[in-house]
Amino acid sequence: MNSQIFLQTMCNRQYWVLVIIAFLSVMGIGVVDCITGSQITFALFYLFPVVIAAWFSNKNTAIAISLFSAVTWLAVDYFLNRIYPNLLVYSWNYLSRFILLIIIALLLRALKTLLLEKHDLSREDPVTKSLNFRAFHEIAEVEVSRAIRYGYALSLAYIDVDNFKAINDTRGHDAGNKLLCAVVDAIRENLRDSDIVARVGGDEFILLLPVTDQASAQIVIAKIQNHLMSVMDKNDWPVTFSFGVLTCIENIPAIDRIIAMADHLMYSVKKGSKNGAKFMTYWNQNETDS
Ligand SMILES: Nc1nc2c(ncn2[C@@H]2O[C@H](COP(=O)(O)OP(=O)(O)OP(=O)(O)O)[C@@H](O)[C@H]2O)c(=O)[nH]1
Repeated sequence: MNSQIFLQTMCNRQYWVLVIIAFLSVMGIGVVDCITGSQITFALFYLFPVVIAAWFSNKNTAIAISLFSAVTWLAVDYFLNRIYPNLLVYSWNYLSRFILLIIIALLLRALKTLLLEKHDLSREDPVTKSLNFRAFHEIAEVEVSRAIRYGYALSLAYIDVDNFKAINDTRGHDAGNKLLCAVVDAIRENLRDSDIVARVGGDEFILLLPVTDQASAQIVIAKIQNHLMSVMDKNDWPVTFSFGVLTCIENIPAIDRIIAMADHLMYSVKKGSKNGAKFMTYWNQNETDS
């Protein structure tokens, strides 16, 4: 887990700790500013809690911290005998500082939103809105480590749409895209929340089924096959599906090898009569067909 994800996770879990730290920081900066006297200013340091609040909490908290910082800043002025001639000057000083902090906080939040959107887009298949291969790979690596650590079985299915090209050729690219989206929807309807689906090629998909042995994988895949075929029939799409399903129990290999083996299984279905599923269990360095 990199430091950014760690900090984000910590902040999600401990929102109130973060808010308290931000408020205490503002007070701390105010106290230090008072102690060091009017010649040395710590005013710029108010940016620190504002930036932390803006980045790691929400907009309202960032506004509250900015407001509190501006008040503290003004109180320090007063304490250090930086007396302003009238209320108008006080108001101007207060408002200009508050607005400056708010602008920085809001700009940071906007930057964060943009970065998150960009990050999400880089992990998403633009056509079906499912995960792309890169995102799948990242998550699957973690699931493989978890399966190894806790001794869980894990299944991975490689799916290819049979005769998909004919849909593009006869009904157009948009119809082909609609079919791909329907495939993802149909698969998702039969998965648990912990399962993952990704589009990894033109008409190719991968499913990862954590904590799933071969018997359970066969049940899930049968459900998906039935559902997919009923959706295809309903839309009069003359395609079928080839599945290669690998279950790993012990000595689970790296995710790339699991994917390659499932792809190989799928390919052997393709080379046969298509429209079917081939299952294999990878166990203790032996591979058992079924
Ligand atoms: N509509 C659409 N088509 C795509 C997209 N990406 C790739 N394709 C098309 O998907 C097709 C996939 O080719 P194949 O897998 O060889 O076609 P197929 O007819 O399914 O062949 P088999 O798998 O052997 O049954 C190609 O025609 C690509 O142009 C996409 O994003 N949208």
